[in-house]
Amino acid sequence: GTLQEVFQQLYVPHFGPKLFGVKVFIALCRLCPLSIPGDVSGEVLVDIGSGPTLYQVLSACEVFNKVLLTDFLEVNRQELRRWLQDEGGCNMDWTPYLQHVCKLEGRRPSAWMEKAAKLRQAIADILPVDVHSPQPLAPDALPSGGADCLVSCFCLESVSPDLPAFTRALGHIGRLLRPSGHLLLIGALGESYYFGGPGVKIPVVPLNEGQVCDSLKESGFTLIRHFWSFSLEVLFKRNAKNPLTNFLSVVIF
Ligand SMILES: C[S@@+](CC[C@H](N)C(=O)[O-])C[C@H]1O[C@@H](n2cnc3c(N)ncnc32)[C@H](O)[C@@H]1O
Repeated sequence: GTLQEVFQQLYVPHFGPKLFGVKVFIALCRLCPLSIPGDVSGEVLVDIGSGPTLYQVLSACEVFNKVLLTDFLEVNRQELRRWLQDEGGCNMDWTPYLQHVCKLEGRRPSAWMEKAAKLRQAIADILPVDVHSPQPLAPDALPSGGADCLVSCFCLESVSPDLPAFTRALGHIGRLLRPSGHLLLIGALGESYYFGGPGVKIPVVPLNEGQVCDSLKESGFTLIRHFWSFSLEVLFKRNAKNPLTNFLSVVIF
């Protein structure tokens, strides 16, 4: 089908059609004053606020040897553990996502099982995290130098009561990164709430582009590449033509 159809097929089971109205931002940043583009690679990648989802690390496991998943809620960590242990009982079926990501990476769709195995091998741990704490992870969770890369999707704005808290949270997660490490931050703009389940309204701090930029700067990050304010449909179409790495394009899913 069209890219749009593929996108809907894959995205709707995860977020529901409501997200199509939401503007998102994607910011690739580096923790240093220089903005020279460089490889997003290394040994350890940490996903901050994974929720119960895996879409955001399906390509990362091809680039990083160790992937750490994190969430504040035990119920979400439990769901991730169920997938990791591969003994059934998961609420989400990641097969279509794995197949789609294989296609994006130029593999045959049937390679999805190898990718699932690779990801299971790469996931080194599933840890509690609190972005409001100056030390979001347990002190011994990371190698002494810090992580090479952080990914965080739709987390900071949805757990921060206001802009100062969002900025502080960015600063806290920045401490988990090694100097010159990368942060791939994905989030919603202008969103004031979302539904976490039927009738469960979760407040979100509504952000604009300028505020995200200022918060990143204040927290020591330099923007390298970004998409601002695209609806997911437009973002998806643009991205299909954009020579960004698979790492970035896949993470959108
Ligand atoms: C909107 S969900 C995003 C989940 C996932 N990254 C995704 O893209 O679907 C926000 C996540 O933040 C987690 N969270 C809540 N409070 C948090 C905190 N203080 N620190 C870190 N994560 C938190 C929630 O449990 C939830 O899984």
